[in-house]
Amino acid sequence: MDKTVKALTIAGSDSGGGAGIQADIKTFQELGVFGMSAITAITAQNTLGVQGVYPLPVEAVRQQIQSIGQDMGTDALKTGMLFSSEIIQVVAEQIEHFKWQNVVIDPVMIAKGGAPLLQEQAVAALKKYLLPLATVITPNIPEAEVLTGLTIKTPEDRKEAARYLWNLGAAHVVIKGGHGAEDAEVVDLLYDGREFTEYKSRRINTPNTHGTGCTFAAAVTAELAKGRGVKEAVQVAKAFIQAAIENQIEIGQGHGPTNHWAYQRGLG
Ligand SMILES: Nc1ncnc2c1ncn2[C@@H]1O[C@H](COP(=O)(O)OP(=O)(O)O)[C@@H](O)[C@H]1O
Ligand SMILES: Cc1ncc(COP(=O)(O)OP(=O)(O)O)c(N)n1
Repeated sequence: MDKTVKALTIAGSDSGGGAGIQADIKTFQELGVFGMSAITAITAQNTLGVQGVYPLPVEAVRQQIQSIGQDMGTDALKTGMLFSSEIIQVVAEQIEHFKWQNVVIDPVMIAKGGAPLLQEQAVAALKKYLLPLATVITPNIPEAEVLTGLTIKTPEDRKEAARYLWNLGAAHVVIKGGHGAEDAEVVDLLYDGREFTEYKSRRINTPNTHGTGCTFAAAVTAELAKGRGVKEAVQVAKAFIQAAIENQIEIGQGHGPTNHWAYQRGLG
């Protein structure tokens, strides 16, 4: 059994470096966790949007995951962009085959620029095959609305959505608040089937929020891999993403990436 803590990301590649497996691996590394990846799709992206989406063959996804499982294994894993029902089913099958725990499902559906990263018909597969395997699911508000069919406007709506997703089998649900209407603060809501926990931070007024959800979920994954409980993992992830957004790096002409090294260098 390796002594080095490991985490696996099963997600898409973002050529722009701010989201997807690039954001995940950077986050794992900054949190002292050895990062591994199984790529589901190649995307041509920059800060202005998504210029191309090229899903990999299902067999290529399966083989990448099996290569990890047949040698080093992993202490935690996250899923990001999965694109199709076929890829979702293979990913779920491999997670069950290797009996992996500490599974973070970031239900990536649409890029900030509006490009679809999950086929509409794949939402049902995500709910059926992956959600029941989730230690934590981390939808943003629009993603929670798609997964539940609910309209989420108020704090009570967020609680109802969290309960709905918990009842679908996720052990913990985080409804992220970045798309919320609050001006002064951003509230992420964690539900564990019994109680709600709010994680509040000052809302940073910036266009540079490309990959915030990926980065947040990757930080949760890294902390679970280290053996932290979900509440503590989410607390670290909240601080990590706050530092990453606050300490802006100016890259590109559109929605720039966050600063993945800010947290570790005490810039938070
Ligand atoms: N402008 C912001 N200021 C501070 N935190 C933010 C801001 N936007 C998003 N966040 C935080 O980033 C994380 C991702 O949230 P969100 O943007 O809602 O998800 P996604 O990136 O998947 O759309 C959450 O922890 C959220 O609180
Ligand atoms: C390959 C890939 N995966 C995920 C995303 C989503 O990133 P973004 O558009 O910034 O949205 P959040 O990660 O902030 O929800 C992507 N663009 N590309």
